[in-house]
Amino acid sequence: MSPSEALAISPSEAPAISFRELRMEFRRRRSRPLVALDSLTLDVAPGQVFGLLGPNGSGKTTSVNLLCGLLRPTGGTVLVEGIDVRDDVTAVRARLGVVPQETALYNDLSADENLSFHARLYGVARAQRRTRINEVLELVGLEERRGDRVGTYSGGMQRRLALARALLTQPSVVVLDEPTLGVDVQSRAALWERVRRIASEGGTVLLTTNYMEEAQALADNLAILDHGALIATGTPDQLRGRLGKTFIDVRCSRPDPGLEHLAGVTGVSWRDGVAAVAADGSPATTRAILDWFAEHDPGSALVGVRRPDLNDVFLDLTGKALRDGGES
Ligand SMILES: Nc1ncnc2c1ncn2[C@@H]1O[C@H](COP(=O)(O)OP(=O)(O)OP(=O)(O)O)[C@@H](O)[C@H]1O
Repeated sequence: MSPSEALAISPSEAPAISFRELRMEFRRRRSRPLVALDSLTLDVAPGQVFGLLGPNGSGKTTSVNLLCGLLRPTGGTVLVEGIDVRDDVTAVRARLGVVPQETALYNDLSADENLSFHARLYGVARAQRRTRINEVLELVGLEERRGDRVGTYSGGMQRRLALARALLTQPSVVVLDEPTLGVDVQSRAALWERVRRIASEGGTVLLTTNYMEEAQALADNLAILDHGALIATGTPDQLRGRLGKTFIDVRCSRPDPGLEHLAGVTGVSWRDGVAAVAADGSPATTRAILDWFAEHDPGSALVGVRRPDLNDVFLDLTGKALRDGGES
């Protein structure tokens, strides 16, 4: 081992982000405080894309605001690369690049002007500014539109510019709050590609989303939140694997509990007239399930056989779908 290697602090020593027993209560008039986060504990390892997945109001943005020091927790601790946000918010912010839900760009300025302003504000050395701006514009594919007023950009282009702005200061941890909310399919694909690239080059990405496709496509590891509580963590495949290997969707009357006791069946959930039967994936089990429906519910019809997705996981854990699991 060379001396420099011996001295180097391995990035794996401290998690990129640690939430420890994090709690956030918001005071309300004439009612009890609202608990937006309840005892959230999780670690994000460096160099990975970590997804915080949950429905509207589950506490994702609150976590991001606590991470950036925009909110003070009611309890618990947030650490970024081992630094407690409460001890040194400036050092934490120097490590973070944040893309908030509201992009907060200056619409009357061009992309170039927005980035120059941000670079000056965040102390990017004058000699490096032009190079950094060129690099980040290239990274998000906006070089050709760099001189255009941002007000003329599509929603997806504005998100890409907000990402470019977050990357200007070369942060080691990039935080994206619902990066593709309301973004067209093309820009979404472009953003996904950039997120993957950040992680492949050693950066850490914390991404909040309520799109299970996004979490499935991007996240190396996931935390699923519901009503401010952590309800599951793992890789997307681990989480999907908890439900069995296949889902057999059958349009039918509500199945009676006997179905759950068939050999090879690991669970049955019901939604919108379709029973999703989780099973071990063997052809014999699939046949037995179809025979069961033929016998017990002759009017039933097979919709399809598929792998469980994260929506199924959420449904299994909470009894509701991600999409309608929100505050209302
Ligand atoms: N400043 C605040 N004052 C009072 N309540 C708040 C405040 N900020 C958030 N909340 C509440 O805290 C809960 C969590 O909100 P949060 O914005 O973190 O959820 P979210 O998962 O990010 O939702 P979305 O997907 O809609 O952005 C919600 O019930 C929200 O209404």
